[in-house]
Amino acid sequence: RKIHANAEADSEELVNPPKVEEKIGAVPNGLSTDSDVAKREAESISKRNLRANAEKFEFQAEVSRLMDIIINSLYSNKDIFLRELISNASDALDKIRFLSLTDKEILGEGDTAKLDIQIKLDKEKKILSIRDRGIGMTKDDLIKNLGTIAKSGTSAFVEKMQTSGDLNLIGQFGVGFYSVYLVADYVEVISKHNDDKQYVWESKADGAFAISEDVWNEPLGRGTEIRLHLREEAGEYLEEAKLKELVKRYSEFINFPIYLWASKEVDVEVPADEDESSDEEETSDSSSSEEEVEDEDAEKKPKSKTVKETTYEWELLNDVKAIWLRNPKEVTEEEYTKFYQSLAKDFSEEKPLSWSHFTAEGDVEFKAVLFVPPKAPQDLYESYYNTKKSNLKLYVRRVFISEEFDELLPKYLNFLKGLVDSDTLPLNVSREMLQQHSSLKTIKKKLIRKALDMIRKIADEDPDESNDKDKKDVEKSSDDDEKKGQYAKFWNEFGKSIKLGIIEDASNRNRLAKLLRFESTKSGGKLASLDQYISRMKPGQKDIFYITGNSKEQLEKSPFLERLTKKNYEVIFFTDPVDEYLMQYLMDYEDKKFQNVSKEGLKLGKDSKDKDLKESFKDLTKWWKSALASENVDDVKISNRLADTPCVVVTSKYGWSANMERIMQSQTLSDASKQAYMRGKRVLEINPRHPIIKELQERVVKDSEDEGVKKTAQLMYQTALMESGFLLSDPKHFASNIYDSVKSSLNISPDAAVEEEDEAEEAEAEAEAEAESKEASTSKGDDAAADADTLKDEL
Ligand SMILES: Nc1ncnc2c1ncn2[C@@H]1O[C@H](COP(=O)(O)OP(=O)(O)OP(=O)(O)O)[C@@H](O)[C@H]1O
Repeated sequence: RKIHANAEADSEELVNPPKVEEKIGAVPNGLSTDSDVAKREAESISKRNLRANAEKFEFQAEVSRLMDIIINSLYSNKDIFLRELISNASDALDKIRFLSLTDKEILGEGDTAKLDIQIKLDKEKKILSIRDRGIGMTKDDLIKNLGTIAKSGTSAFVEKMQTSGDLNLIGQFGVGFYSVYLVADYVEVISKHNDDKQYVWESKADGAFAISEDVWNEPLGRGTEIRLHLREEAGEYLEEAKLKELVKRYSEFINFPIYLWASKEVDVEVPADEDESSDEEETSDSSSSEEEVEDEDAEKKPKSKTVKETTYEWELLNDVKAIWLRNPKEVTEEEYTKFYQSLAKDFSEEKPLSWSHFTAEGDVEFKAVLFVPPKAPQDLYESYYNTKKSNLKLYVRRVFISEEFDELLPKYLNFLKGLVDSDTLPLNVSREMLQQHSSLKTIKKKLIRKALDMIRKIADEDPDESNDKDKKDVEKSSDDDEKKGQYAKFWNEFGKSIKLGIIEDASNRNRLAKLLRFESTKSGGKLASLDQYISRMKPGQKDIFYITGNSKEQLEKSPFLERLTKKNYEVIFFTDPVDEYLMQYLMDYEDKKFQNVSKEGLKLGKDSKDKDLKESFKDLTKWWKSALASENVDDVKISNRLADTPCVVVTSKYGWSANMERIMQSQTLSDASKQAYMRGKRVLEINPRHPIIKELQERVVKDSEDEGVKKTAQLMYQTALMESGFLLSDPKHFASNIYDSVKSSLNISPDAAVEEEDEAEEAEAEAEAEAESKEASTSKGDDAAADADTLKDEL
């Protein structure tokens, strides 16, 4: 919101304009060498108020809170502001360089066309300034970018800071600029965009900022200069040595030259000062004859002397050779880690889990560096299908093009960070044209391969992962410890992405399936892979068995596992809702089919008794099927998966499992009519060795019309439904069946009725309550009368 100008008129600056000598004295710092700088700067401000004639604005509330947090922060690593400013400057330079690809004019001429970053110090006025010749900001940009439009990261960052977050991560939230208030109490942003005049943004982080057209500073040509009026305690940032060290540290991977306006002591010959010599002459009158001789000598010498003088010049602080152009063998682990940090703006302590630096040759040439971050961002899956952004930066012949290029990697690999620099793509076309370029398909294909190889490498190098028998006396290396447990870590953070990949990327399904991890009946609390599963399969076992459900603990008790576990078959536990979808796409692996053990079609080798059993229970199965006709039960069969449980309900192969039904029912927007359609047909499977089943069979043979048997059969079915993971559609009906059964076990007659309440007594109680409430309302209406009544009662 705009506040009207002049609300806080600044009289101070007019009453007390800065002294002209001061301005000139400040010239060596190089902020400006213009002779009329003093006049222009007279319009400058005092440190206490913003410019009087500026348009004033309030910060958006979240931004204001963020600034409060920063300005009051006790965070000790204040250096990070410089990293954020350099990074912003570099982004701005990238933008103008990109635009210049299709419009050469845009860069301008002379110094304006130089794409660099310049840092200057003014010790006297305690100003640190960082200037770039990037794209600059229009007045509108200044208003929007620096204060009024809160980015989504703002509140996320504020929230994080309140729960003891790390200020170091500020850049990740897209609010890095505000870190300037760690060291400054007043900041000016002077900016010139090609489409607008030069403007100054200024703020003291006190809830408001001001913008004015800049008619007093040196024209920037194009770009932005950030002037930090440093706080008293931030004096160290006026030391050249400190800045050199910081710039070196933070600009290692900045692809534009960074200069510091650095001082240098030089010896210069100057004419000997005449005043000085005449002084000497005056004093020489009273001096000894020896001195007189010396003086005579001096007169013979040329009238000049050598003095130390401080000069200033631009000193280049960084080496702009891009890391990805170097030979991977020459890049150290530490350099990769630092490169990852600057690329991902992730300055946490943790190292990336893995990286891959390679050159692709052939029809399409490119270099790339890919990283697996140590942690997934919190919102990785929140808007999975709506966000386009991939985290790969695209460069074409060293020129940064974009970081929002969705054609580079499929969505499921969006968690990777890195960059691609291609020599094959054309430079002078628009982003849209580039997006259509045929080489992109090849680049994408190669990137996916490399990315999956890199992920596999985490597993291959993790000592926890290897099957002991596969491990052929590999020497334990010193980084074994470092690599230990890394794949489990990867899986915890990004496992869902691999599953989404299996669903979405048919051409890499097998490669992705290799990366899949799960717990199983035999994994002993660790993660297992499909290859491990296959290596443990029983002779003659054809299928890979799995079960889906809510949690491993619940699944371990599932009746569907009874016989499988008894016979020592391994069953995979899939407990993530996405697993249900996953298994609709993952049909087989290494020629083995997947079999959900709660679905039809489970084969555990031939049992010679099967046929006989089927025959001997024919009466019961037939009878039961017709008794359940109204229950959407397709069939009643003899089970091969039960040991101790009398019966279970399995679903047809292609319909939803019980777990999927539950997931779908819990989705707010699910369509009930579709649910009915997708719900699998149910089959009741009975355990022919179970005494209840045997008894039921006998009773049915004796009297198929027996009401008691019918009821018991229904209760059995309902119980089996529940145990098999289904939600009961009519829990009331189930409960009343149970109570009937309880009655019979307690020898209570099935007709025994619930005792009625005494109606006369109830009527009396009601009348009493009514009278009481009337009394209460009269007492409210006439307090005095009520008081009198009470008094009477008491007397
Ligand atoms: N030197 C600059 N030149 C041009 N625009 C800038 C400059 N510095 C900041 N901006 C603009 O201000 C915006 C806000 O900057 P800020 O540092 O808070 O976030 P960001 O740069 O988007 O995110 P991050 O800090 O993660 O890079 C930027 O997006 C950019 O549009």
